[in-house]
Amino acid sequence: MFRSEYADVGVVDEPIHDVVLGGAAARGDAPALVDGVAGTTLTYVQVDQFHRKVAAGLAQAGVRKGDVVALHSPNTIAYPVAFYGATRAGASVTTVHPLATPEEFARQLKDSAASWIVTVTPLAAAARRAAELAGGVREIFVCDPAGDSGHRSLLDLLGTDAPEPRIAVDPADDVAALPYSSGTTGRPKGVMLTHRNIATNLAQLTPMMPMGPGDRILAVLPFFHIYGLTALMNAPLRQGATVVVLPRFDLDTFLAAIEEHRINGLYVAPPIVLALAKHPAVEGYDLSSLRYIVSAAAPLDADLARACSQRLGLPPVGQAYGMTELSPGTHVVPLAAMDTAPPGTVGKLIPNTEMRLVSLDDPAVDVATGEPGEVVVRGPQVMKGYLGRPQATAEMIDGDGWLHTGDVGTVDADGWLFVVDRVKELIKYKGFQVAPADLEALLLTHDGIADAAVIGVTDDDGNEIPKAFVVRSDPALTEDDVLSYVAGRVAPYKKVRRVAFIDDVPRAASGKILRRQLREG
Ligand SMILES: CC(C)(COP(=O)(O)OP(=O)(O)OC[C@H]1O[C@@H](n2cnc3c(N)ncnc32)[C@H](O)[C@@H]1OP(=O)(O)O)[C@@H](O)C(=O)NCCC(=O)NCCSC(=O)/C=C/c1ccc(O)cc1
Repeated sequence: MFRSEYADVGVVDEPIHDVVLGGAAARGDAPALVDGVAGTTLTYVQVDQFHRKVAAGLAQAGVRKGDVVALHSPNTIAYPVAFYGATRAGASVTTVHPLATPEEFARQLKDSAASWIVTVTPLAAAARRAAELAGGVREIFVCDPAGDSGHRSLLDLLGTDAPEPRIAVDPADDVAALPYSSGTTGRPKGVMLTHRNIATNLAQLTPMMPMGPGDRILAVLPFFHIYGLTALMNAPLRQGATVVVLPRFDLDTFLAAIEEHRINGLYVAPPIVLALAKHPAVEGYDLSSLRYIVSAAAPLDADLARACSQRLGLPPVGQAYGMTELSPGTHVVPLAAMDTAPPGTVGKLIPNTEMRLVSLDDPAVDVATGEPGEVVVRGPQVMKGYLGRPQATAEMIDGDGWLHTGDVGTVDADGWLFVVDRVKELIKYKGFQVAPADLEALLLTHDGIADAAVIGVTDDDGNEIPKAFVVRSDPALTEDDVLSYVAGRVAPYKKVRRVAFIDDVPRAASGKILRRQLREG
């Protein structure tokens, strides 16, 4: 068993809005959030006041403790105001991909029993359609100016004279965030992250990756995933840094924002490291403000990481490891050790965290030193469970509280973890989860498809992409037919990008798809 070598930090039993914004009023006019394109700024005192008004307005609208608010928006400077306003009103926030189709969104609304939606006007029609399909949504708000959308804006709530709600939060039990993840197997499930889970993980990560007033962080990864929510929203706002917000990744806009806003810390996923390492556009910008780059969400090739840091004259790109179910972090390369950490490592165990590497054949048996084993972890950041799915929860978190990650790792003599393989079926497209079970279910709705299986394969850029193995019932079915059928029905990151036609999907007697056979093909 491995234990963190760092001193324990206490378990944080406070609501997330107090943990992050408790010091905000005292930071006064210091910039908290800056729109990276328009330049609009929210100061710390504004974020403090605005989220309290939003909480009051939501409470007046009828939001009660335990309600679920679906937050459906790209990154904007209003996103944190909506998030903390909702949690202060006692709600749990389920974060939704802004490009989810109405059907995907409706599934999440229904599963999470969400009764409120906060969206943006360009996405309001999709939100309305999702609400119609799901039922049970009491009101849709937008967080930009309402225009003629027909919805109330959170901006309207800023004028409320309703009292700020005083909700008794039980941080150990009450769910603050409910992001969706497929975990190691099956379709997306609601991950119940309590106030304690998220707040304690922040406290665990802070000593390893300190930031503070004067630091300028670029939020290009989405706030709707736990990586962005923690690294780009909660952590910097809690420590008084400035978050420069971009709604999506466009290389030139991203590079221009680094130059213009003198960004010093970047938290990215591997496709952005690739662009920084290889794209000619990088030469056109002054990136000299950058001090460090952290990458997480998907495996980062060690050579690519080196090419990126050498080109920019920075310390090696430091990786972090975790998953939605872990609030999200268990391992990071500490900022102070970026120069000395071995290439390819995802980091060391953060405080209060334990790990075992167990045999793939028998999870009760720990592997020998230096041998690869499934990474299992235990700590205060382990989720409360999957919403409404005790069995899926029990399959992932055993009776002793160990969470089985589905990743395979090795540890070197100094305690650095290397992730070397994956036993879970999950596909990661650019750091976004694609659940094979989701795509298989969709493919089977096509009249010309008798059976299907989906696995991840690697493209020329090193990205993992979904490939479908399809058994045709209609011999005229083409690859393009399959690609466009799926593309028309899923969010863009979930598209099937390759197709092979086969005679039979290999299955075990239990009916389980033998994915390894397809991979070894
Ligand atoms: C910025 C990325 C890296 C690249 O962006 P992109 O190249 O524009 O592609 P997208 O992935 O956004 O979009 C997919 C497709 O949708 C398209 N798209 C895009 N926006 C549009 C549009 N508005 N209209 C229409 N089409 C569009 C886009 O063009 C693209 O099409 P294609 O060219 O076919 O791939 C993006 O993929 C991204 O944000 N990835 C990261 C996802 C992420 O945050 N994952 C975290 C999961 S949680 C986790 O792992 C935690 C780890 C962790 C561990 C420990 C810690 O301490 C901290 C963290």
